[in-house]
Amino acid sequence: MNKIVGKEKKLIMIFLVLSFIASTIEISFAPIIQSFIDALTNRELNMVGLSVLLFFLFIFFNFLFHYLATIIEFKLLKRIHLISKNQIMTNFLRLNLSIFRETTIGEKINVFDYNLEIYEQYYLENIFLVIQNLFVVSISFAYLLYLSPMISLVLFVCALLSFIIPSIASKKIDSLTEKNSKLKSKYLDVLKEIFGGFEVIKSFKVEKNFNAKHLKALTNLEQNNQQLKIQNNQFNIVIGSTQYLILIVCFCVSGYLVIQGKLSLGEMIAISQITNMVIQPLQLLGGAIVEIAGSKTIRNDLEQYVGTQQNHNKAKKIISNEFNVLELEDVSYPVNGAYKVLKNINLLFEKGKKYAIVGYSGSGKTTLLNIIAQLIDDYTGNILYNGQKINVGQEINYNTVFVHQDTFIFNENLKNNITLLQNYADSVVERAILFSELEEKNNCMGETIVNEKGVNLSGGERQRVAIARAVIRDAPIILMDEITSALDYKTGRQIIEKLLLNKEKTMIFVTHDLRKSFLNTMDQIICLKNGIIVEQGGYTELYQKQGFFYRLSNAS
Ligand SMILES: Nc1ncnc2c1ncn2[C@@H]1O[C@H](COP(=O)(O)OP(=O)(O)OP(=O)(O)O)[C@@H](O)[C@H]1O
Repeated sequence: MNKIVGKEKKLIMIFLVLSFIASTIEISFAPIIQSFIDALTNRELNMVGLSVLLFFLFIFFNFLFHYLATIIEFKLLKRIHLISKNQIMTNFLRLNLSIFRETTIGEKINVFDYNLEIYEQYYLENIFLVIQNLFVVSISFAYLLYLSPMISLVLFVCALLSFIIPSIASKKIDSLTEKNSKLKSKYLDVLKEIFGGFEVIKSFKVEKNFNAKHLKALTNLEQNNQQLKIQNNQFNIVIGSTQYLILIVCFCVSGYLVIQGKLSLGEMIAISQITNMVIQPLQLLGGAIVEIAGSKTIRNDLEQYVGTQQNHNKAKKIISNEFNVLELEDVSYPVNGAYKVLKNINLLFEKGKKYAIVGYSGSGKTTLLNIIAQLIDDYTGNILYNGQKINVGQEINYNTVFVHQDTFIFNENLKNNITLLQNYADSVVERAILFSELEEKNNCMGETIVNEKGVNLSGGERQRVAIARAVIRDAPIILMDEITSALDYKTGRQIIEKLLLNKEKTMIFVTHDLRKSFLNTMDQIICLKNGIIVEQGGYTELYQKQGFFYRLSNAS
């Protein structure tokens, strides 16, 4: 975040200059009052007139420079807000699947919502406030030192109080804001769960249970929120009370000096005016320091999203679409320490060939596709594309398309759901629509946004959208995870037949469809059991072997 703020040097400089001028003008009110009262006391009418003119000039310039400083402050806040959110989203989109899945959706949304809000409100806005008020306090002190060194010393000692209290308070505020962020993430997760699982909740008539879950999450959040507000308020009241102490002490000392004849009445009023000018900023500074220090954990957390992850996840370059062979050498996927979802996988995928990966549920088929698609890269072993080693974390990708088991539909029209907001010629989109047998649906939906206003797609239609997404893209390797599970037999068969007509593309199907008519068209069947390749070969060869594949086929 600091880097983002640092890039705005020009605006920050303008803000500093404007703030300095605005503060100097603010302080000038005291000497004008002093000259006005002294002129009245000495009956110098010319000076009285000049002081009145200075009052009006003060009002005008005070307004002008504070206004300009505020405009620049808002401009800076807007830019930092835009750049940081954009940077965080860029970094999220660069994450691989494993890291992305380490946090919940609620936690991720909360980074943009509560955490950035705290960063801006507790940190950035307070930094501006500190800058402006430090100017006012320092200039006031300098002027006070000129008027009365003794009072400025008294004021300085008292002012230290305003800095001691925040340092005690900030730890408590920090832990409360951090807890608030966690509770807000949990609350967002519950909201996401309820809205995402609405159909399930309604079908099983468990509205009351989820209402209770929502209320519990909300109550926890609100309780902590209230505690945070009370704590903040308490510290502000304490800081406010110390300001009265400062005022009283300064009044007593300056009154004593007037009695002693060491100060004129005009000087005493100017001093009390300056003291007032110091007290208010000191109070604001105290509150600001509590909030700045109280947002430390959240700021460190944000830094992770803006900075560190960015370095780990640089934008990847896609290497040439010229494809001959993809090799997996001794690939394993360890999760939870010793447990491996995939164990020592050695495979060779050649240009234009068709492969089927089969096995019982949970045997690691989808994980294998995820690794081939480079969606997860925390595996061990090697992947070689045309003989070139694709190291984990390397900044290159090869081109694949992946038709997932579950199809996510975006809030866009049908065509945009296929193109995924990329530019394609109309004819290319039409071809993909025809291929996936969606023309009728497309004709009746037109520009309608798919997911809104209750216009939903059936499971089979979603699956066909996913197929259209794959065929529209020019990738040499197509990965397909159970692509016909939601389609009727005839449609599924037609689509598979059309896919297999393409002799250029390498296709890898994960499938539970063990029918001979389909598997016989595959160049190779790969059998996975508990993350291990137990058999591989052509249909007839494997069937006649009467091993794992034979038992799997006959069990289905
Ligand atoms: N990151 C992970 N952490 C822990 N377990 C994981 C992780 N990824 C996958 N698994 C587990 O690995 C196993 C294999 O999952 P995978 O989705 O690859 O199976 P599958 O063969 O595709 O199953 P299905 O046919 O039911 O879709 C599952 O038990 C899954 O819970």
